[in-house]
Amino acid sequence: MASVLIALGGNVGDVRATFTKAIANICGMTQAALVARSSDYMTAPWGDEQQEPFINACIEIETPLDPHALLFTLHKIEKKFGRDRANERRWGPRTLDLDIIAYDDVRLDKPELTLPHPRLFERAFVLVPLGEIAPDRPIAGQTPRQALASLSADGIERLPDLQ
Ligand SMILES: Nc1ncnc2c1ncn2[C@@H]1O[C@H](COP(=O)(O)OP(=O)(O)OP(=O)(O)O)[C@@H](O)[C@H]1O
Ligand SMILES: Nc1nc2c(c(=O)[nH]1)N=C(CO)CN2
Repeated sequence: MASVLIALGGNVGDVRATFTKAIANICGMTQAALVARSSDYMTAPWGDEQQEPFINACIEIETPLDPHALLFTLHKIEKKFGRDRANERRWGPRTLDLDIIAYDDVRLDKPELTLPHPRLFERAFVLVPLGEIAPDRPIAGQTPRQALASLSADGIERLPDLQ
């Protein structure tokens, strides 16, 4: 079993409901156990600022799938929840984005799969939820707690738990 951190994001539709269903699909379709789930956060759009705020969260799972099989399955789940890659712009609006942040201590440097995620340390919208569930896990030589110390968390607001 591998310990995997996954970041969830989206800004189209009822994103929090999508997250709940997507996490159930991730566990079912990757034979995974859910180890931890962060709160949901409302976050100012990063990269392309001309769009609605995002909702972001992170989960930790344990899965027997290898990294490529896991990515393939995550893409299927994104599609199932309305993601339309053919008609979207880079860093633009989307129903669901599922990124693999870290897969055990595996390092990969391929365009289709880079591990750990190459833009993790630029993204407070990932590091803040990650800091809730894995503050002291070393990822490429840095922990989320250390990375957050040098990054502004402005525009990131924790949402109350859904009842
Ligand atoms: N660690 C990773 N997790 C998810 N996708 C990855 C990873 N490394 C590389 N990729 C590749 O990145 C491609 C683009 O992913 P995606 O559409 O989620 O990008 P994006 O959300 O627009 O931007 P970013 O890659 O900066 O998050 C995917 O097709 C995937 O193959
Ligand atoms: N705050 C925030 N900004 C983003 C996000 C996201 O999940 N959260 N995802 C994007 C798509 O790559 C682009 N910008």
